[in-house]
Amino acid sequence: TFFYPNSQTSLLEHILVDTHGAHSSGFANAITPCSKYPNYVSGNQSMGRTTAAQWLRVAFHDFVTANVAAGTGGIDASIGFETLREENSGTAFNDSFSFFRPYVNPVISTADLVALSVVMSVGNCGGAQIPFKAGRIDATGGGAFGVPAPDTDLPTTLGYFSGAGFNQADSIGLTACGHTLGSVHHGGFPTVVGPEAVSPTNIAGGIHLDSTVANFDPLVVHEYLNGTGQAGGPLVTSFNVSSRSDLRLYESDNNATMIALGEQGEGFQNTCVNLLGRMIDTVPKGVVLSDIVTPINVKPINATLDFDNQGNLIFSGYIRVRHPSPPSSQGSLFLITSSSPPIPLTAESATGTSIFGTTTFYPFSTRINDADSFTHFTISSHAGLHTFAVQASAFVVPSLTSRFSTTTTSLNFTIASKSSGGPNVKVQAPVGQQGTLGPAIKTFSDVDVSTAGKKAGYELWEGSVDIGSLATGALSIAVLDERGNEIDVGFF
Ligand code: HEM
Repeated sequence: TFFYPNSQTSLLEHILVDTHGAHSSGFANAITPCSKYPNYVSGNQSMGRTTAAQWLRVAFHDFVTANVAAGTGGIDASIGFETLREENSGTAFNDSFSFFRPYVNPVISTADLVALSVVMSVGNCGGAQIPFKAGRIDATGGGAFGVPAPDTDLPTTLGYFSGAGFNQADSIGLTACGHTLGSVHHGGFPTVVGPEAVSPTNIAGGIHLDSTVANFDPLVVHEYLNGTGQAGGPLVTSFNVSSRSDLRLYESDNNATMIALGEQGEGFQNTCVNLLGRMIDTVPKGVVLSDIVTPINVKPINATLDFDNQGNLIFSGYIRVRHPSPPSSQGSLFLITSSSPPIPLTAESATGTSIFGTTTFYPFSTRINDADSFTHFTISSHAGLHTFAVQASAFVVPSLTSRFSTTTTSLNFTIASKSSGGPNVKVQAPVGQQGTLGPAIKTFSDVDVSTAGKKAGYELWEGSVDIGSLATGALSIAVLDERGNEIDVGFF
């Protein structure tokens, strides 16, 4: 399968952009509507919890134990190993990781999903778009302690933030940005919220942090300053004075930062983009983040070589076209390869929708007569020509590759290769691990292959890998060149 610009960016862009309608990834279902709390291990909608808010809090707890001077911690999914700690009270961590789990694969780390979930809960719930970069690496164990709790004193709280690179004003701003979504719950925080908050439709006893619990907006700041609505929420108003951590933090500079945030009006959104962006991009030393993952306008999806029943080489997939606003007509699209005259493509009637606009999907399938001259293909649309390079010297054959699970998961695969000698095959799989719901990635290098005949000028090679446990998400299989670079990769 050919990915543009690469498999990691392409698959994460899919989660970010294909949120609703045709070909959606399903990731945004958990936060649609933004007040939603889907059926999790920890209950359902009547719990009084909200997933969008949980995602934001999970990322904060993962981040705030960073020591930026030492280059340790930050967004690395270590929070998954730390859920039994007093400072990580609540169901948010395991709820979120069990939802993220099937999306994790060899190119999508749990830590990238922790970051992306912030971008999506903010961007899809009324906030502005936080730039998302990929490439976070998952920790293999728990990290440092140091998450502020409602009864943590002010110097200690500011010390935790400062270790993570946030000064006093940043810390106040980040907390106000976080506390515009969600609630404080009696279940988990009985010393902040009393039992009177519990009801049949609010089983966990959540009291909202502002009057628009599912809206990422500046209201928390205004309600705090004016004493209206939720008046800043339970961490300001708690019956228990020692639990008023937001009040202590907001007052620590005589409310100067909160007043300034209030005066920003809708500018609050940009402040939060900056602060939350810094939060999710705080990563351990050595982690290199990608360029910003932006919505792609003309995107090949599942662009794959395969053989048909007659042994012909077939190139198929979809072209996704994004329209920032709904298009008046679908427009015509042509696929151009060296094997045939331009082929007109017809859009599927079902479209996708997201905060980035409308997406239209054009399926294609065409025979490639001469693999050696198949070095690129071009999509012609009203917006011009888009050319995509391909590498057809070797590929994973989808129709001859499949996974199956009994007590363990196996992948039976076939590789087609133009070069003599067996291909260099690497299989990777996400598997469960002790101590966290975040999967680990298991790698099998130099996998054994044996010859399996010829098709359309390619040598076929087959093999099988038993990963030794159940895969939690997609496996990847890559064909590598002599230098270890990927020629082709498939996900199964
Ligand atoms: C002094 C710093 C902070 C303290 C002491 C604190 C404490 C808390 C507590 C006790 C809760 C209730 C959790 C529950 O009942 O499930 C909560 C909720 C929340 N916090 Fe914070 N927090 C702080 C800063 C932040 C920051 C910086 C963010 C994000 C940038 C954030 C995001 C959230 C969110 C979104 C919720 C709602 C969670 C939900 O509804 O499930 N918090 N916080």
